[in-house]
Amino acid sequence: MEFMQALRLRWSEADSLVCVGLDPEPARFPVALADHPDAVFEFCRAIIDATAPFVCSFKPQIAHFAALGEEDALARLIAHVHDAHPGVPVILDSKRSDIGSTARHYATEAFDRYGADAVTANPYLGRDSVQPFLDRADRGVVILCRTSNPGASDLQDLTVQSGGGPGRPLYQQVAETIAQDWNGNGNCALVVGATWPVQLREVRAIVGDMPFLVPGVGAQGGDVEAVVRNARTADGTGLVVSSSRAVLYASNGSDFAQAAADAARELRDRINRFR
Ligand SMILES: O=c1ccn([C@@H]2O[C@H](COP(=O)(O)O)[C@@H](O)[C@H]2O)c(=O)[nH]1
Repeated sequence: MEFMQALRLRWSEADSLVCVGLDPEPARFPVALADHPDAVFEFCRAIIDATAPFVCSFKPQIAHFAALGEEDALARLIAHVHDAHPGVPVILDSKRSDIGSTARHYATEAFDRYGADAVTANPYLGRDSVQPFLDRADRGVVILCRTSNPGASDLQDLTVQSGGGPGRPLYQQVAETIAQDWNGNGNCALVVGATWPVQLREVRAIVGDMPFLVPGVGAQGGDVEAVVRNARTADGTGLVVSSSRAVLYASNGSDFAQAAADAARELRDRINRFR
């Protein structure tokens, strides 16, 4: 099933806008996994199985695996989601893009090597740098618009002018360009951080019902109520609200998977109160 269709189905069937981020940090694993030869896989698999009933998607962050030399675990985990939790899409957070000939390999990496249903991408090299992702109409392309980090304003807020119109912040231009020009296959979504509620509302007004991946609740302190009120679509969906550390490391004891499930369920319920 194509990504956008799977996401919409999952929003409704699981009644959840929650995405659990998979950011393994072995130093924070429970003691019981300390000497396990496949600890990254086992930790993440336990989290996936415990939280799956409460999520609309999973989001592994590639650097957390690559830095540990755990790319094989990443591939096995994505296959595990597809096998054990069919219908739950996986968004590979790798923020790729490059000149077209190289970007083709990044698309192959995300969609064919890892089997991800969607990938995050960086728009700043221009359309050709993400075209190989856009061309995969059955997969999602989740493009950085207004990121959650404190330095997001350094460049993303710079005023730009296009077509002789009045100036506006770059992130708004990015949103409009993607909605109007890059989304011919209907497979684009945007990253807009939970830490920026005003910008969430502004971007929603520009792009209509395009889905947003919203990192920044939990460990980064984003306000769930403000996110949902400012950025949901008219039907109360449109959001993939991602939380990693607050779910993964809710407990470092032997109850870590149950604690993660509780955290994911609580986040789902809190979001649903404001939809
Ligand atoms: O703007 C962005 C884009 C991506 N991220 C990623 O999301 C998670 C957030 O982790 P938390 O533990 O929930 O804070 C992480 O993988 C980031 O690389 C983001 O935070 N902001």
